[in-house]
Amino acid sequence: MNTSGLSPQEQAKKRAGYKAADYITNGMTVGLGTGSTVAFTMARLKERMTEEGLLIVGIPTSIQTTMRAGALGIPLIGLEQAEKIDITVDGADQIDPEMRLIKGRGAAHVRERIVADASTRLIIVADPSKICSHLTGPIPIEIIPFSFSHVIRRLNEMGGMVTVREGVKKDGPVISDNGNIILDYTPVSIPDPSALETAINMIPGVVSCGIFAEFTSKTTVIIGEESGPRIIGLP
Ligand SMILES: O=C(CO)[C@H](O)[C@H](O)COP(=O)(O)O
Repeated sequence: MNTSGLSPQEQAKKRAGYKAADYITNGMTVGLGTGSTVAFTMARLKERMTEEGLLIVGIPTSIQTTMRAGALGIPLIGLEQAEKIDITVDGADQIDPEMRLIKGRGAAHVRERIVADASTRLIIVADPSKICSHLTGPIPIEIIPFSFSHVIRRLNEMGGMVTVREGVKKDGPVISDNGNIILDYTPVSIPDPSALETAINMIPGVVSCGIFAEFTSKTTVIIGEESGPRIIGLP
């Protein structure tokens, strides 16, 4: 891939994204996350398919990733066709020292959580700006449209600030790949990410929030440091 013209942050994403492709071996079923960092992993997988004859199938987590894989010629299968998913590679918006995550800037976290849950291993790729001492939010929350006033009321009762995500190139709310609305919720603080994840996901109408605290035991985080990719968690 041509690196000329990449900003320092894009170069960091590329270092992380490319390194993740080293973990993929012949015959694997690979969960393909969403976003600009995993796009570099997909580009590297395409290079390896061409150079080494690497044979893989991907399971996409969004329409964006489906289209990107199609353009690259990475073969895809549906989740229902996969006996297992060996590794999922995905991005994140915040990563705390225990590898708990906030995801969903791209509104893809519902499918990302399903695919991550179905995977034997999860590799998170990110530039150094995503590392934080503790999760702060905003936490993306996908909700069923019918429920929006109720969920907003419940979140307001929990404290903090909640907004309905609006489209940049579209009037009105962002509609997810699943036909739902996205809220962005910034709590006063997040002392216990697992407890908050459960509390938000329990509100009727919530499909899923963007806190991912349950995958740490199968997670590797790759940070694209300037000195080279830094590996945290599972080797
Ligand atoms: O959760 C996500 C999409 O819903 C992305 O993985 C996350 O926002 C990171 O994206 P990027 O790699 O572009 O920074």
